[in-house]
Amino acid sequence: MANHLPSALKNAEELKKEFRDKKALLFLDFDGTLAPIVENHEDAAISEEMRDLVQQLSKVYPTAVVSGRGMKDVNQRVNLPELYYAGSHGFEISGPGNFLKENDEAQKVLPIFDKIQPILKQKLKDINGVDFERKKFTLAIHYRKVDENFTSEVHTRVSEVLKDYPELLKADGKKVIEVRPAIDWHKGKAVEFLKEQLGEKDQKFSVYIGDDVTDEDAFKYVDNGLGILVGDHGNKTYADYSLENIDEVKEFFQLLLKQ
Ligand SMILES: O=P(O)(O)OC[C@H]1O[C@H](O[C@H]2O[C@H](CO)[C@@H](O)[C@H](O)[C@H]2O)[C@H](O)[C@@H](O)[C@@H]1O
Repeated sequence: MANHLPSALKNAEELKKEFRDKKALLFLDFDGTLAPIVENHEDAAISEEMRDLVQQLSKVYPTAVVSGRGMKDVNQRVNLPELYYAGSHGFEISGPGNFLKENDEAQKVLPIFDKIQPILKQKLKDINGVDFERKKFTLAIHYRKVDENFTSEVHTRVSEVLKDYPELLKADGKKVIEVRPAIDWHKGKAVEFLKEQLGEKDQKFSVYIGDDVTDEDAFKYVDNGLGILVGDHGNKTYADYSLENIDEVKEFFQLLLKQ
């Protein structure tokens, strides 16, 4: 069990009562929470069963998907137009009725992403298996397919390039380096922002479910709510409960929906 946290499954009845009494808002990460981790980032997919569960849940609890993926990308993969989506780790947010909110400060950094992408590609070109994924406000450098002996070299070379670009910072994820604007904004702040869009005035209790270190920003930052960690990312966690894997996420959703 992840970090010895109590199991959300074993406590599902009490949690369901709390969620209903407090009219919870639901925030869901995508990769590793709704969709299994796979070797190629382009191949990640949510199952029909999971999509259906999320749709049913969203009718009970206002729901947003909060992802490191680009907003359009995660929106298309989940394919539930009635939900809100925060993409690029919260730097871009969309919702029903053409709602769109992009981080103004991060817009200014976009030309720097265009500049560093070819520099990083050149710097890493002799390491087999490195894969770039450009999101609007972040750049992922995937190394899941890189030989383990070379992964620290990938980190070193990216850090060397970023030394000259104080507008950007390097963050870690699951076998991925995320180059992000060096701006005080993250999934936790995106959730606080989304609370205003999703809920009514008195509806602030948030449940955040995620699996990765970047989800810690939401577990740590969000006031009035609770976090559920899926699996174990190996670092300190600020979550309150855990689920072992995506199958348990599904089971937990089924229990939440049971009358
Ligand atoms: O915040 P999330 O929705 O969890 O997104 C985090 C990153 O997920 C994706 O990368 C991860 O999943 C891939 C597919 O399973 C896997 O191949 C990769 O190793 C993982 O890091 C996505 O590609 C990134 O853009 C997201 O930031």
